[in-house]
Amino acid sequence: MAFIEVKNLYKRYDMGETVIMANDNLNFEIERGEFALIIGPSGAGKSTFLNILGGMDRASDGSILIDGKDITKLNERELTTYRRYDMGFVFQFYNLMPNLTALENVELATQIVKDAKDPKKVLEDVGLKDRMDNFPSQLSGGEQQRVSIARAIAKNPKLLMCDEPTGALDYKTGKQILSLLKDLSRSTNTTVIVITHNKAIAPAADRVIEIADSKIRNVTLNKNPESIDNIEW
Ligand SMILES: Nc1ncnc2c1ncn2[C@@H]1O[C@H](COP(=O)(O)OP(=O)(O)OP(=O)(O)O)[C@@H](O)[C@H]1O
Repeated sequence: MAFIEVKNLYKRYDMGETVIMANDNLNFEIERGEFALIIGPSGAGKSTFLNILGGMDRASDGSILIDGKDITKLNERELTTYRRYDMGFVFQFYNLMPNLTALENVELATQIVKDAKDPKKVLEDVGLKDRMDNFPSQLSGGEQQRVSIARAIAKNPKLLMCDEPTGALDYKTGKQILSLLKDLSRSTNTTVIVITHNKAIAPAADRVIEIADSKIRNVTLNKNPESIDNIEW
């Protein structure tokens, strides 16, 4: 059994007269520790899927097994626990607390879980050893994204979900952040899922899931993924 199994997953938005089918019978798997991409154009249904996988929204039909547990069957309380302990989130716009330092932002996240990692060690791991006491406004975009990755990873999540994590960053910084995410998946065996428009990154991933018009168009496995450093776009 794969670590993540998406089976016959549907999400419909009932808009009165019309129904919008945002996820239309998705079926795919992701193995533990993979660096996986979900790629597709705007409106394809990527965020809809991520919201369901992340426990922020509910499927209309179908199931998502994570480590054998069907998260579509969880009640509200169980979903809160799932979001808190099992999930790490990284978004395009970092969402850091502006009045807390980098270290305090990470510490805050670790306070709500049981088996958290040492916030200082995690900040060191993402290359911010010397910036822990800075506030977000004193950090570059790339550094702020590193803090948000540290904050997500410090919770020791089963799964790290990243929605357009390089969307607000320049080319070089975006590459560094993607390399960091891929390295983390390797060094911690955390499953990392990145949602992106950027098809050029595909050769660097272990698995590429292409979505278009609410459906899965293609799933590709790369046995020997490229280093992100070797990819140009
Ligand atoms: N809460 C909602 N109510 C109604 N329709 C929605 C809702 N959320 C998303 N949709 C619709 O579902 C479809 C898929 O949207 P979604 O945001 O998942 O796409 P996406 O691939 O993430 O796009 P983008 O890359 O632009 O974020 C779109 O047609 C969108 O308008």
